[in-house]
Amino acid sequence: MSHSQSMSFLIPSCLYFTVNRMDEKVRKQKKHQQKHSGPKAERKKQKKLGASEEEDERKRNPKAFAVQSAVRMAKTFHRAQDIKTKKHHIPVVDRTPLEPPPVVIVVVGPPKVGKSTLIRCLIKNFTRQKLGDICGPVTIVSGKKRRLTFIECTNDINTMIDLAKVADLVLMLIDASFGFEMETFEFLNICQVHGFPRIMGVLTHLDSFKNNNTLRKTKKKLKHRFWTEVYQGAKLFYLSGMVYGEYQTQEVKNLGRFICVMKFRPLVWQSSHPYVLVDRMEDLTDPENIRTNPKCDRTVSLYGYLRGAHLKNKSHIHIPGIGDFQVGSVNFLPDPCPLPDAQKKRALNEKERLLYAPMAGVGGLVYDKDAVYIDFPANHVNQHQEEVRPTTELVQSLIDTHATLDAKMAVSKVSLFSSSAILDPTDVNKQSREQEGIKEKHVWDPNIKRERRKVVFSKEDEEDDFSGSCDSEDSDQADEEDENDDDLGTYLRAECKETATGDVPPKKIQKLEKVQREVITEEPAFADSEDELENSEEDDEIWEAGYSGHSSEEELEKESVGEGSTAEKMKTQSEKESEEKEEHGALRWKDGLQQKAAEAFLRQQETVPNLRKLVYGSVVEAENSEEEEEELGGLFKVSLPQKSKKVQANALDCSHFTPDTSHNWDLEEMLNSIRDCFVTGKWEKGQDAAILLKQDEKLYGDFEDLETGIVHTSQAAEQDEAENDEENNELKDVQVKMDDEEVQKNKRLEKKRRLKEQFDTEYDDGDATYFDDLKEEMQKQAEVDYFTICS
Ligand SMILES: Nc1nc2c(ncn2[C@@H]2O[C@H](COP(=O)(O)OP(=O)(O)OP(=O)(O)O)[C@@H](O)[C@H]2O)c(=O)[nH]1
Repeated sequence: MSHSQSMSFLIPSCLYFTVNRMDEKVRKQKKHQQKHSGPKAERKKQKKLGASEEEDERKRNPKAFAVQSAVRMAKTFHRAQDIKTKKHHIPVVDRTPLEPPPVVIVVVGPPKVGKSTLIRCLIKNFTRQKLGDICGPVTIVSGKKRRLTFIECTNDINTMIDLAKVADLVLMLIDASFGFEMETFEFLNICQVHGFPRIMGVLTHLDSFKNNNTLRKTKKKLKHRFWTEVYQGAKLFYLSGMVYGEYQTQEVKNLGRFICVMKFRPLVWQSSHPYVLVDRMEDLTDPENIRTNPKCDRTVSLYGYLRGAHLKNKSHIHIPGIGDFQVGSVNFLPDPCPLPDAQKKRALNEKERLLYAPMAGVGGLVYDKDAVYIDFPANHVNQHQEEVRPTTELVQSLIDTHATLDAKMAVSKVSLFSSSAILDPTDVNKQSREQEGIKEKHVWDPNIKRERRKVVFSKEDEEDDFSGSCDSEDSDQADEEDENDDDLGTYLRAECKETATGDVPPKKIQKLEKVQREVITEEPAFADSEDELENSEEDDEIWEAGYSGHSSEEELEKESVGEGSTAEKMKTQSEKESEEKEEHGALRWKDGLQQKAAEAFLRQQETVPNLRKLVYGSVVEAENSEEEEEELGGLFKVSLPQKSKKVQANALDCSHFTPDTSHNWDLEEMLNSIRDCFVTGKWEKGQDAAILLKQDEKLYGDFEDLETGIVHTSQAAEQDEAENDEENNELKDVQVKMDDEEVQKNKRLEKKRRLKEQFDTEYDDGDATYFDDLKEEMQKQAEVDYFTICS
């Protein structure tokens, strides 16, 4: 009481305020006089009556609301329809229980991109706890109704395949300083098999950009590429840098918030299969059995949340990487990471921010049905046991072998002929990817001492990107690096430099040799566009300058040869060239360049769609009876399709319609012949066209124009009528006709009205009828199901 009193003394202004308010209440201000006439009053009246303002404006100024441009109108309409239809989707039955299992978030990305760092930061953001090692799935409570399970996807194709099946959300990490790597695309391809989960891109290493302009451009470039690969408008997050080994708190918070409120669409594969993401595993086999027989059958208990459908007892399951097994028994366990009890508070309190990561050794104590496990950190146990190494050299070498035979086979390369290119297993994959417009480029990263598989997109994109990065005048070193990455020629040069300095590991030199060999053996295939051709020429020049030490004098010589027209000159020049080739063995690839180019062109002609065939309908192939078939060693036949098929180029162009000019349609003969086809002429016995036509007229000659209401009668009927009418009273007839017309008109109107009604019910109201019907049906089914389960 005393406290409140002192308050009133301390703040007299408050008292003043109350007094003023009192005054206001006493002296009521005079109101504005309301208008009862004039345009304003009328407008208000109309508003009260309910006439919409929009309609009114449309009436007042019809020109402003008229269609200005039909094209723009059509565009706007199409756009609106597109947006509308995009929202439509076939409703899927959501079978998630009332308390859903944690959302599986898979963090994917190439090595050292920051996957573990991101998971650690997100866990810290949600639970305020620090997790050292990210090992296995980590489950956390992120909100009142949502739990999240984070799992890191290692850079292994099997892990990617397994996780793509169970992922609800994929956080796709991309090293922005390097660009897209093959791992990202591999994962995206895998995802397509079982249905695309939600995918969110996260750009890391953005702090390595010194220039804001380059940063902005790179972000834009990566975003658009990401959109192309995933879908237009796919979410992309930017992690702009690190503070004390962690991403910036606000950015992580935003990302976490986004994950918390995200809606997931149930995938068909996931909702039709029961699956468990195992987060804990115990081997229950008797240790004695294992000691006596290390290969004995084991009893293992696996723990995890069941997702998808129901799992039956004794059902068969598949454990990825191990095989198919039968379940011994399935038990319900208390939730190790339960959702908080329903409370009115919005935020979670500290106790509710649970973290469950048994594989990462969180918690220390683990309670089981029949046991309690105490987790000791590794440094608690003194390992006195020293490794006893076998003394035999053979056994030691066997132990030291780290790579398996499969891995070694994968690295091995094969060359069929001495002069042919070396094949390695990745070539097959590469070819298929190259067809998709994605190429792989191995780049040695000296910072992390690792070879990275950079994705190089189709030429057009690259050129765009390249020109884009060139635009900035104030580009810094990072910018230059980017450009270098993009340009293959510069890349080769850069590699050359690196070899000179000897900064590259021996494997790199091998690769360089491979590139050289490829350049030597590769036939100069005709490029699709001129630009490509130019580029390949440029590359050749670069190659010449870089490797064979091709001087400018030689180039000059080449030019002079081009000018000289005599055959002798050519001959001597070719001799010279051959000498040079002997000197520089590497120049052998120039041998018969024109011939090779012609061959490559013909070869390519066969692969690309035959334009001639498209234009002329069919390609006439000259039969070459004297087909020469070269034989290699009496076993193989060299098939040279360009030799056997000679395409006749002077065929008739069927894409044009050439009117038949051989007939003169104005001649009476021609007209009669046409008439014979339809009106006159005797086609068959007893089928005179003229008689048939008359019969037709009698049968179908009468018709009624619904629009105008005029009844057309057949000529024959009309003639008959005319004969009869002459005898009858004309006036009477007219009267009857008028009455008839009236009746007909009414009938027509009624018919029209009914048709319009039918149309309206079908189209006007039924904007999303099918969609709504489906939804309604599913809702009903869900209710019925729920009722049956409850009862
Ligand atoms: N400068 C910078 N460094 C980063 C960024 N993100 C991650 N790093 C660093 O990159 C290194 C690798 O980070 P990790 O989180 O271990 O990467 P990872 O993808 O889990 O690596 P692996 O599990 O080995 O594949 C760490 O030293 C991080 O500090 C970033 O945005 N900027």
